[in-house]
Order: sequence, then C-alpha cells, then structure tokens
Amino acid sequence: MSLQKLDIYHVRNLQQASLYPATKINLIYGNNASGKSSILEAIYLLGRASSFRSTTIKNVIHFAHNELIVSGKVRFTNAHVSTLGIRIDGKGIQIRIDEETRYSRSELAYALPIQMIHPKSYQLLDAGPQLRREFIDWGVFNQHPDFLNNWRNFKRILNHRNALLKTRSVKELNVWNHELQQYGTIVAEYRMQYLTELMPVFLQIMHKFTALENIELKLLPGWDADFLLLDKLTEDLEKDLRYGFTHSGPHRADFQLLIESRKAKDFVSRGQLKLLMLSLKLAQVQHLLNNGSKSGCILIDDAVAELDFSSRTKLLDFLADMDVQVFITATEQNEFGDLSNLGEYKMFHVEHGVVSEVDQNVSRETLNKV
Ligand SMILES: Nc1ncnc2c1ncn2[C@@H]1O[C@H](COP(=O)(O)OP(=O)(O)OP(=O)(O)O)[C@@H](O)[C@H]1O
Repeated sequence: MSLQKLDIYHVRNLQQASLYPATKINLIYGNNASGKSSILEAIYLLGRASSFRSTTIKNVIHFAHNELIVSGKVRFTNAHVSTLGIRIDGKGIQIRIDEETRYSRSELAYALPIQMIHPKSYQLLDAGPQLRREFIDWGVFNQHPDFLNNWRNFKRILNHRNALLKTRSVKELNVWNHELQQYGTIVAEYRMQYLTELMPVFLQIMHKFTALENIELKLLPGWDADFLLLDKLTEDLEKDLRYGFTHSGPHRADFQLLIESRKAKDFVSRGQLKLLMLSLKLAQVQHLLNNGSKSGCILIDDAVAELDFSSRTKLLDFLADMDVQVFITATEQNEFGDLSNLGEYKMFHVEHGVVSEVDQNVSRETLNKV
C-alpha cells in the first residue's frame, strides 16, 4: 500500500502543501526549520490521529489558523483506493475514511500503519520500558486485529482494580483478579508469540548492518512467568494495597536485547545501538509484509544524519528493496547516502513551509557534482 496523494493544510509552518509521493522512496530535504518534520508529522497525523512530537495536539495547528486538515489517497496492493482525512480544531478531532465519519483512532491506524523512526527512537533499547512495550504492541496490533479488544479489556480491568486498591475494597478484588489474569495472560501470550516470530526477521536484517552474533530477544512478561498471574496478584496483595496500584501484569512488561547473554545497551557502541533499533523497526514492517498484512509507511525523520555514510547507503538500498513506501528527511541532498542504486525515487525540497518536487534529472546532476 502507498500514499498516492497527500494534502496538508495548516500543519505547523505548512500553510498548504500537496504532494504526489513515489510508491517507494521519498527524500525530503531543506534547511533547519523549513518544515520537513512537519510533512512527516502530517502523515503521522493521518495514520495515528496524534503527533509524534507534541502531546498537545493543538500545538500542531498553524499559529494563524484555528484548524488543520490532512487528507490522503491510499492505494492498496489490490488496487483499491481509500481516502483518509483528519481535521483537528480547538474542539477535537474528526476522522473520515472514504467519506464517512469514524470515531475510533484505531480505524485510521489499521488503514495506514505508520512506522516512525526519529532521533527519540534511538532510546528504544536504553530508555524505560514504555517505548519497548509500545514497540511490541504496534507489531501485535497490526498483525492481530483481535489483540486490541483484549488489551483494552485488560486496561479497563486494571484501572478498576487499581481504584479498588486505593479504596481498600479487598472483598471485591477477587473477581477482578480472575478477570485480570484472563486478559493479562492473553496479552502476554500475544506479545511472546510476536517476539518469537519477529526474531528471525530481525536477525536477517540486523546482519546486513552489523556483524554482531548470538543475539536474543527476551520478553519479560511483567511477572514471573513460572507462576500464574493470579497467584502473583494474591502474593502481591499487601504491597498493592500499600502503594495503591497493581505491581504485576503485562502493564509492567519489557523486553531485552541480549548479545552473548548480556544486555546490548550496556556495552555496544552508540552507532551499533542505533543500527539495532533500526533493524528492529524495519523487521516489524518486513514481518507484516511477509504475512501479507498492510505494510503502511515508514517515516524516518533526521535519523539517517546520525549514521555513517556507508550505513546510510546500506539503509537506503535495503529500503529500496523492501516493498514499502518510505519518507526520509535530511538537511542536505548528499546526506541521504549514495542514491545511485536506488531506482525510482522522488525528492522534495522544503523552504519556509513551501514544498516543491525536485526534478530528478536536475537533482542527479547536482549530486554527481558533489
Ligand atoms: N503551530 C505552528 N505554527 C506555525 N509554525 C510553527 C508551529 N509550530 C512550529 N512551527 C515552526 O515551523 C517550522 C518548521 O518546523 P519543522 O520542525 O517542521 O522544521 P524542520 O525542517 O524539520 O527543521 P529541523 O531540520 O530543524 O528539524 C519551525 O520554524 C517551527 O518553529
């Protein structure tokens, strides 16, 4: 699947922009503060109904306006074309899919899965577990549509149990413990199965970028998996009551990337850590492709600039071979790496919020002179 057309109104400093992206590689360059990330933010809004850099969505609307609109035509592999649209104003978010109003963000997320890679993604392996849980859940969510309901049920029951802990309603806890065990175990099983399936795909991709060996992805499900979650909840009761929240369960899950049984984040170089993160994220998309699921778009913001030239070129060549649409930003054309093996791609230049497609012949001539 790919975005065939993208219309952006009032996103950050982009007053109005229309793009006809390439089905595969799209390179976006421009000076700092020109509006490159805002283009990726617009695509991200279309797929997630949220921003990857502002928790307050209103901040994304152009200062001089009260609303933003992003719409896009998505072409699926079966040639079906869908129209997606999102409108955000001071009152809320409106989602339209094929001319109909929809009320759930997850419908957009299924229609246009977005894999986002930006400088903060480099923290995937060395920051707290939240990013890693989101990483796994993005994969499971796109792979198994019934995961979302189980996850929502689990969260609802967890919130309820935590409320009971705060009011010390011990008698009622028993029923909720059983429910928490039921959905908690389902969520943990989905995640375990997902990581097991992802592992060979990840290794294959990772070996293209690094020479690291003896790698393992280890899920920590959020409690000692030798025991039933129910038993752990009973054992933790006193502690849970004291602190007013549930200590064990998939909401505390994490995963570790081990090399020779040691945590990668404790000894690999910064560059290797970045390549491991990239390989993990690309493996997620490749895994979806291998299973015939919707592949969506990969958005890479500023991230290639932190890689050496050879890694950037390997990355671009790998992306060009994948059957997926990619948008990458950089400040200069020559930052993307060697474009000679790339085949078809489009390049866009952004200047003071104005986006223009670069004539391929002109851009190739310029690059040959560099
Ligand atoms: N709500 C807004 N309305 C108008 N302009 C905004 C708004 N929010 C941010 N901006 C401005 O939009 C411009 C573009 O920002 P953006 O992050 O897209 O640039 P960029 O090209 O990715 O820059 P960099 O290379 O520095 O990351 C910046 O000057 C920023 O200050």
